[in-house]
Amino acid sequence: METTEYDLIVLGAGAVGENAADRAVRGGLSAVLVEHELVGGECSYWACMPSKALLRPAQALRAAQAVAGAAQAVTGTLDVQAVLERRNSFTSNWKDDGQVEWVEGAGISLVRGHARFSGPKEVTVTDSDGTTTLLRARHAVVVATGSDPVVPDIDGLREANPWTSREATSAKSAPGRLAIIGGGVVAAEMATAYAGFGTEVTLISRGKLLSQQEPFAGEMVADALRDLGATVLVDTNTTRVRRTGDEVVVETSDGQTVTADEVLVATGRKPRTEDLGLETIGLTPGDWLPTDDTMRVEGFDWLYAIGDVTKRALLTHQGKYQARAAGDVIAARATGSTVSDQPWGVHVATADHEAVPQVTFTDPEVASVGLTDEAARAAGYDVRTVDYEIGNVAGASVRADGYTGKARMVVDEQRKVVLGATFVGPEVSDLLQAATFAVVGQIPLDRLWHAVPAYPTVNEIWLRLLETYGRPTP
Ligand SMILES: Cc1cc2nc3c(=O)[nH]c(=O)nc-3n(C[C@H](O)[C@H](O)[C@H](O)COP(=O)(O)OP(=O)(O)OC[C@H]3O[C@@H](n4cnc5c(N)ncnc54)[C@H](O)[C@@H]3O)c2cc1C
Ligand SMILES: NC(=O)c1ccc[n+]([C@@H]2O[C@H](COP(=O)([O-])OP(=O)(O)OC[C@H]3O[C@@H](n4cnc5c(N)ncnc54)[C@H](O)[C@@H]3O)[C@@H](O)[C@H]2O)c1
Repeated sequence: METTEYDLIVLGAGAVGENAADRAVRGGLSAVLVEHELVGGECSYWACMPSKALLRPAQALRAAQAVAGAAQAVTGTLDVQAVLERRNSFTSNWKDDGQVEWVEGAGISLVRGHARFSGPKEVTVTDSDGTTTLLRARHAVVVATGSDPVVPDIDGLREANPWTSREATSAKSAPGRLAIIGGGVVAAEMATAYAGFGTEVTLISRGKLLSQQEPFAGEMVADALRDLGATVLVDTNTTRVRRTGDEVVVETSDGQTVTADEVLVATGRKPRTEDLGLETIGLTPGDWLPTDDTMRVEGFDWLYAIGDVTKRALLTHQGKYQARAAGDVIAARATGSTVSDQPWGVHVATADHEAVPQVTFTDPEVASVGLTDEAARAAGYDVRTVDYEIGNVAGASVRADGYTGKARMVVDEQRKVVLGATFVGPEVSDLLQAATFAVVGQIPLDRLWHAVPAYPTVNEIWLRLLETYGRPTP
């Protein structure tokens, strides 16, 4: 068995692992990435990129149809095959040559194969023909192995050969009928995408839709899905699933029977730590890997975890943020440089706690950052919340005829700063970074009055929210 030593070993070459290795190399360390599938990970091939590529064409079509004058020019329907082909180009046809080239250019070593710990700072990699390589880390090992979809214990579901997010994002054609179990982000986005293709979609959610968001977000997305022709069942459990030949039959707790060609299960994620040799370093296979804010796994001085596997925030941008902190702090600790681990320091992922931005690319989009009204109250803040109809802003009425949307700002009454903001409406995603600045920067509301939104843009929603809250007194 070949043995090789590096300063840093990173398990998993998803976007998150790649970023940690890159930062460490820039900090003067040697780093190796271990990958058993495609370099680039879930986001590039079966998650963010293909899902957004599936959603964008119908969104663009609906946007044009919502503007009189332009609407007259777009009289056709979506070319689903062209949408799927465009999606293929975003995934590089599920080939990772481009990403491998980037890794090599960044001075990072790559070992292909399945990684398992065989002891502290020691990883054994088994490649597809069974050859093993022993890797030793001089300073640190980072686990960035991501997450897998959960298939819940519903009678007959596993035997029905369900789609997960992988099949939904890589499908070669759109089924005529699609049943979706789940009411989170994947369920809502895929329901929107497939309804746009003309698929007969039935979404079955055991609770409300998008329950981690402000309640109006899920309600507006459910209404919009119904307008697109989908059936949305909320507060409905799935009790039984059966596949007979080409058809799948889904039974619900209220006695309904949904017959479809495929069933997509979108009920959350589990950590990819089952077959990682965690038992050799005193951890339990199958567990999430919680960390401190420098991304060090609790109880270790050499083991770090980043991305989905930590359960901190299952989002690519947040994982990459953790990766920048981890790669830099590993290099700093290895070289004896200054460590900046106070809240909001260079080497910590402070924003994970109360300042995470997210866009759900449904139509309307849901863009949010920070705490919801309910989460802020639960965290003990003295909260005041203000709402405003985005359609009343001049920029929105120019953007689309009959624009409707809703914005909410959650304010900490003690410090008079924004704790959270949510925007629901067509194309609201680009409003989000300003909200993220306000939350992360803890900008006092008095000062936000001086951040004048350009007229007539949808950003004027900020002025309306401030006016609804009330003008400061001298
Ligand atoms: C349908 C869908 C859409 C999404 N859309 C968005 C979005 O729009 N925006 C957003 O921010 N987030 C989105 N997400 C979430 C995002 O995909 C994840 O947060 C992100 O991919 C996590 O990155 P990661 O690097 O932690 O894990 P991954 O991307 O899963 O990378 C982990 C890598 O580790 C490898 N690996 C695992 N175990 C081993 C092992 N033992 N040995 C060797 N290699 C191993 C895997 O093959 C993989 O390449 C979406 C998720 C889904 C399911
Ligand atoms: N645009 C984006 O940023 C984006 C898009 C897709 C996914 N993601 C990320 O990927 C992660 C996974 O998404 P997801 O939608 O799978 O998870 P989720 O946690 O968002 O939603 C899971 C849903 O499944 C339901 N559920 C859980 N167990 C169930 C059971 N046994 N039976 C029936 N329903 C059950 C929950 O009530 C919830 O509605 C999310 O954390 C999300 O952040 C992000």
